[in-house]
Amino acid sequence: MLDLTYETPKPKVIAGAKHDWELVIGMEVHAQVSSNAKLFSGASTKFGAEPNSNVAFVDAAMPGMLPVINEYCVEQAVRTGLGLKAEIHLKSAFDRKNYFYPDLPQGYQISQLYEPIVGEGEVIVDMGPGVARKVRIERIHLEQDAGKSVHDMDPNMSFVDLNRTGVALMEIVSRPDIRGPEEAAAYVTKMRQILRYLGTCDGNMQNGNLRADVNVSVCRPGQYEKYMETQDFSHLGTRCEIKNMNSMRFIQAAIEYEARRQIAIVETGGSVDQETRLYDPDKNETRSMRSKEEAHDYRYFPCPDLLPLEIEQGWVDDIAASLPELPDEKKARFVNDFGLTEYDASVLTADVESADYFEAVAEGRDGKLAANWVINELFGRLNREDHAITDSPVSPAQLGGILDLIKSDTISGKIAKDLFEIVYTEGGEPAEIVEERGMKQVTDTGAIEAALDQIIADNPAQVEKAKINPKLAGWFVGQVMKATGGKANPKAVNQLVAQKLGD
Ligand SMILES: Nc1ncnc2c1ncn2[C@@H]1O[C@H](COP(=O)(O)OP(=O)(O)OP(=O)(O)O)[C@@H](O)[C@H]1O
Ligand SMILES: [Mg+2]
Ligand SMILES: [Mg+2]
Repeated sequence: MLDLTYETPKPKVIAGAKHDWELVIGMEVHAQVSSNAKLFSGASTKFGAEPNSNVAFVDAAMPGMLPVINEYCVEQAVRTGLGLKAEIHLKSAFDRKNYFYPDLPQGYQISQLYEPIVGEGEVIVDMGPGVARKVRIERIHLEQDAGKSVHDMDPNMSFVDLNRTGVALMEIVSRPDIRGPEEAAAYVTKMRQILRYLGTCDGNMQNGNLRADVNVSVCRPGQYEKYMETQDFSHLGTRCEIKNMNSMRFIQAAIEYEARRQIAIVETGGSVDQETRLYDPDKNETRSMRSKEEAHDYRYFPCPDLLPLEIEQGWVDDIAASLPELPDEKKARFVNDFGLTEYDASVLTADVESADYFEAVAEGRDGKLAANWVINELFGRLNREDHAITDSPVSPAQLGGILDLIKSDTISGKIAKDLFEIVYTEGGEPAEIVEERGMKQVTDTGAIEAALDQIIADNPAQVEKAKINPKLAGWFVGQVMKATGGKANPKAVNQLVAQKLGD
């Protein structure tokens, strides 16, 4: 496999009133595990069900109910760890994180603070062709999701929906290696892409299946390098955590706002309080959610209801052997095997479905031509109607058929676009359509010559100009194409024009 080499992007610098400042960002991504049942019960995880219909006794914290670990959720966490090139811990353990909230019937969340199932890994965050940053992953732990409070049904009442209570989440914690708002969004994009390739989280941000807590601090240039050398956090500024972000656009806006807020505080002699904040998209600002005084004391302790989780290396190896090809590898292979630019390869590997479609078209054909058609013609056309690649009315075989007709010089590039539109809207076999509707390219030089002679005869002034300035030959080529309804073979036309004007 070809490893793509890349340059590290520059950190975002914000000019304050007094100094320049750099941003330092660490993310906690909460990814809902794709599984049919919850982490510790057999209740369904299906989204959009009747409120409180997917609730087992243990989810509702009925007395005497005991949690039973869902092996598939563990497998999904291991798969995710392997996909992030992380260390898998054969022994991990569950802890209770205690807090009081109406949507948390147990009064605690079962999580993994001290011994998470997955340790250190990494993610390559792409910032454009040839530019990427390696972001270190600190850990992934498994935990339960909480329920949902519903406040907007009645002005005088609050309701609780426990359907989400106990659904498995993976909390994926990064090191503070992200250096700007765009990088933060690119990090979430890449994480989402990897999870979707792995099939461990559907990445649906609208439904809240993927959300991020964004930790932001600011420091003077040079400080981050000192932190990286020593891993000593005292070189960095104090972080604030912006909770529950589920939009790429808002993540960027919130970081931007938060960094400027912190800079204003430190430049006027104040100090940043480490606190949890919420972003308000209507006002584009972050506001304190919990101050230090109300800081949570979660009173973590090992969950007495669950034995430590022990898994076997052989099982981990089996999961590793079944991992799909991941985005970085696929992209490198597309560049390598099909001769694509890194940009085109990135576009085509954004999701597995697009990559599979492209491969089916490109197999045994000109890869660059296939990429060009899939990206510009097909994606362009699908986007216009907001269709997904999986709903494409043109199958890979049909698009491949069009490309074969171009390659064999049966049709011109211009006619190929008309043909594509016909296949897209009416369906059908490309070669048959070309035959039936007389779309074949005119390669008969006699016919082309006749058309060209006529044009030359009609435009003597233009001929004189073209003899002095050979660039004007293109005008004649265009006229011949027009006269032949776009069906003349451009190669033949170019040759004839050059010949005649050279005379
Ligand atoms: N100075 C800093 N600037 C920016 N990010 C930081 C800084 N220090 C730590 N972080 C990031 O903050 C995050 C801390 O997450 P972690 O889950 O370890 O703890 P937490 O936020 O205190 O706990 P909780 O899970 O209860 O929210 C990590 O992503 C880490 O990289
Ligand atoms: Mg955390
Ligand atoms: Mg946190």
